[in-house]
Formats: sequence, C-alpha cells, structure tokens
Amino acid sequence: MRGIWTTDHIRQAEERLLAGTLEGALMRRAAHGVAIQAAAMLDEHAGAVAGRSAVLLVGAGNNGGDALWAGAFLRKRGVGVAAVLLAPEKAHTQGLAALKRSGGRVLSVEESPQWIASADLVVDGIVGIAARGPLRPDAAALVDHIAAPVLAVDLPSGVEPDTGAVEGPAVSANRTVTFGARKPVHVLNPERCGDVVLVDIGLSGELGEPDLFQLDVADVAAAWPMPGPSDDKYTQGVTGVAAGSATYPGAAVLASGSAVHATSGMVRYAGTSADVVRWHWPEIVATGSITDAGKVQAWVAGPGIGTGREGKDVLAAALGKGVPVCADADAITIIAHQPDVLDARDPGTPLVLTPHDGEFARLTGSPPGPDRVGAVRAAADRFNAVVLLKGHCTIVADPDGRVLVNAARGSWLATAGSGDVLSGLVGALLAAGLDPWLAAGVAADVHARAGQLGADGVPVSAAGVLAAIPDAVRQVRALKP
Ligand SMILES: NC(=O)C1=CN([C@@H]2O[C@H](COP(=O)(O)OP(=O)(O)OC[C@H]3O[C@@H](n4cnc5c(N)ncnc54)[C@H](OP(=O)(O)O)[C@@H]3O)[C@@H](O)[C@H]2O)[C@@H](O)CC1
Ligand SMILES: [K+]
Repeated sequence: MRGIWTTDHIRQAEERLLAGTLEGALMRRAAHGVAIQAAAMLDEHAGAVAGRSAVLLVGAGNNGGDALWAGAFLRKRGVGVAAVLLAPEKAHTQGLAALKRSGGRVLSVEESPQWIASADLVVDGIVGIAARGPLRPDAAALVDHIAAPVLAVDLPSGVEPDTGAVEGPAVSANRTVTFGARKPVHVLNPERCGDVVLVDIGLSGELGEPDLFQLDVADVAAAWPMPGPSDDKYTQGVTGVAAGSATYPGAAVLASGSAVHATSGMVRYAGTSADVVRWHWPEIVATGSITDAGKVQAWVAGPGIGTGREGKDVLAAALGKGVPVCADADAITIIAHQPDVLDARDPGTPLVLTPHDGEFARLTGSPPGPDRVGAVRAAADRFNAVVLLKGHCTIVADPDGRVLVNAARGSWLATAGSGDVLSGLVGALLAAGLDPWLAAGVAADVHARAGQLGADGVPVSAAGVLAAIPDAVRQVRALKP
C-alpha cells in the first residue's frame, strides 16, 4: 500500500530531517530532481535539451527556490533559462544567485508574457505546500500566457495541497515532481498534476503513519479471492443480493451478475425480480424474499428496491441478519430519510455505504464540499460504517479513521447501472471475508479497471463493465510484481 501524507505531517518530517542536514542540501536535492524531469520534458516535447528554452515562474518561498536552483542546473545542460519573479523582494536568495551565476536571466514585468508564451517549457515554482487558495491575480494573469508543457514543482500552484480542490485559477501541469512523499493533491486531483514523479530526499525515515492510502496492484491481487484446492461453493462465501423491483429489474440483474463474476462463491438473490435474474444468471439461487433465502455471508441491499415501505423492509431484513451489508442506491436514501432503519443492525456488524455525491448530501445533510476526504471520514464516523464516496477519485473511509483513494481511470463509469455493478463487487468481497474497508477499496479498483477495459476507448454500458470484470481481475494478477 502506498502512503500519502498531509502537508502538516510533511512539514514536521522535513523539520526533523533538516535538523540533521546541511542547509540548502535538501533543496538542491529536490531541485536536481526537477531539473532531470525538465530536461526529459524538453527532450520529449521540443526534441532536444541544449538550445531549448525554459521559463521559471518563481513565487515567494522555497518552492520558487527549488525552481531557481533547477534553472541553474538546466543552464549547465545548455538550456536558455529565464525567471519571472512574482515577489522579487522575497525570492529565494541563494537560488536567485545560483541562477544568475549560471547565466540565467531575470525577466521584467513587461517582457514576461511574451517569454512565457514562447517558452519550450514552463516550470511552476509559484507556490508549494504553503499554498492557500487559488492563484492570486498577478500569478493567474501570467499562467494565462502558457502554451508550452508545464512542469510543476511539488504541486500545481493554485490547487489546494491537502484536498486537491480548485476554487479559482490554478496551474494544470503535464508533470509534477514532488519530494520525499506524495501529498493528498497528487491522488485527489491527478488531472491537474499530470504524471507525478517522486524524488527521494531522505524523508521516509521521518514520516509517521500515512494519512491516506492508495492500493498497489499487488495489494489488489493479494486480496482478490481465488478458489483453493479444498474450496467448494460455500467455503468461498455466499453473497446475497436484495435488489431490483418491478420498475427496476435491471438493478437486480447487474448487482447479482457482478457478484457472480467477482468470485467463485455462490450468489443468492432475494426479491421480486427473481425470474429475470434466473434467466440472466442460471447459476444464481433466486427466491422472493430475504426470509426465504438460505444462509449468506454478506448482503448487498438497495439497488432498485425503491424508497418506500417495501424497500425499507428489505433493507431492515438485510441489516438484521448479522452479516456484513453493502447498502447502496435506494438503501442510502432510505437511511437518509428514515435513519431508524439502522436500528435493525447490530452495531458490531460491518456496514458499507456506497453513495455518489447526491446520495451523500441526502445522507449527511450536506454535499461533500471541497474537502472530500474530511467529509467522508466524518460520515464514516457518524454512521459507524465504511463509506465509499464515488467520483473521479473514489474515497473510502473506515470508522477507525483509515482512508484510501482510488483513481477512476477515465470517465467510463459515468453510466447508468455502473453503481449496481460496484455494489455486487463489494458484496462478493465482503462475503469472501475481506476487511470491509479493503473490500470496498479493492472493489473500486477492479470496477475502475473493468470500466477502462470494457470501454477500450469508446463509451461502455454497465453490462459492458460487468462483462469486463474477469479481464480486470486477470489484469490485476498479470500486473502484480
Ligand atoms: N522544507 C523543506 O525541507 C523543503 C521544501 N521544499 C520546497 O519548499 C516548498 C515549501 O516552501 P515554503 O514553505 O517556503 O512555502 P511555498 O509553498 O513556497 O509558499 C511561499 C509563499 O507563497 C505565498 N502563497 C500562499 N498561497 C499562495 C497562492 N495561492 N498563490 C500565490 N502565492 C501564495 C505565501 O506567502 P505570502 O504571500 O502569503 O506571504 C507563501 O508563504 C515545498 O513545497 C517544496 O517545493 C523542497 O526544497 C524540499 C525541502
Ligand atoms: K508549484
């Protein structure tokens, strides 16, 4: 699992590291990493390094210092380097001196726009982890002139470091070079960061427990249940699916089909869409209600059940079975409007809630807002449940405070029924006995992969995502180190 640290924790770690390091050494290490990536980008986009031009956008702090030192290193490789100083009186003294010594140029306010517009590469050293709020007007006006690829130092300026939120003008980078550890912005707003390159500055020994996690493909491969020599259909976990209604039989077909594709364990269906489910998935044992269904190790409840009396009864029955439940779609709306339904649950029984933004707002009374991680963490605590907030970056919080994030791999999952497919995956993994937080995260990962594989570059339906689940699992197993 990869760790991600908030800027507060990065700062504390940096202070501990700085205490035992020669002044300036860390910055030069960081800047060297920036220069290597800048040279690579010039080579990729402008066909050469020597003789090409880079403009540095330099802010008031050490982020600007990194850019200035990187400019000095680039001069040694024959790059024409010019710097725009946004706060000349606060520009990093040693960095500026190094750039000037190397033959780099400092631009005047008047000449900056033209240089920025015609550069082969722009290096964004406006602001780093001390950033608060969007770009200020002077910086935003300069960024408007950029036509070249952008290399961001530590993070794209104007994007909130700890939330990835963009609430005004901000840089869009093609690549971001960060130092010591990845910060939340890198996983919460990958579109603005471009490729993220991590440069080791010796910080790892000073970092404590991560604030956020991202699953590696090896984690997903290790967690995904595979049948063993002594397994039968029951030992791998039986998934129960309570979904669908006369109006929405498709939700039942998708959620239960997804559970069928996920593992070799058995799937039981309970609800009014039993005939259509049986017709689509003959391997499913389908009954009319949860009361008639046999034993299962986890229930998926909610997709298409409706939000009225009958839906509430279905959800209460699932919650009362004493096994983990993934409550999705209509189940979330029911919980939002009639929270007493949760009384049916023994508080020790795991619950996974999988809202999209609208359902999240219904559930908690307010939309996730710019601090999505904070909002999901608070909801997990409030409902004593794992909460998976869907989105371009899916966030999964456990009531114990653990949070993981999963990138969407494109917008392929923005299609009707794709949430039903996700709930079936979560349910199957809960039935297989995974830790609920991990089950939700692993399901989100494979769901995103199935979306990408099912789409293969063109729009895909939820049924197409479902059909690609085995390929997604194969991909995970093939990619694991
Ligand atoms: N510490 C270390 O060991 C290492 C640190 N390293 C590097 O240092 C960076 C952190 O440097 P830092 O702390 O000097 O602050 P930094 O982010 O450059 O901000 C400077 C000033 O900008 C301003 N400002 C704020 N918001 C703004 C906005 N939206 N738009 C425009 N301006 C804004 C605000 O000043 P104000 O104008 O408010 O007085 C703020 O104080 C870090 O990201 C990494 O690159 C590496 O060298 C590795 C070793
Ligand atoms: K920056």
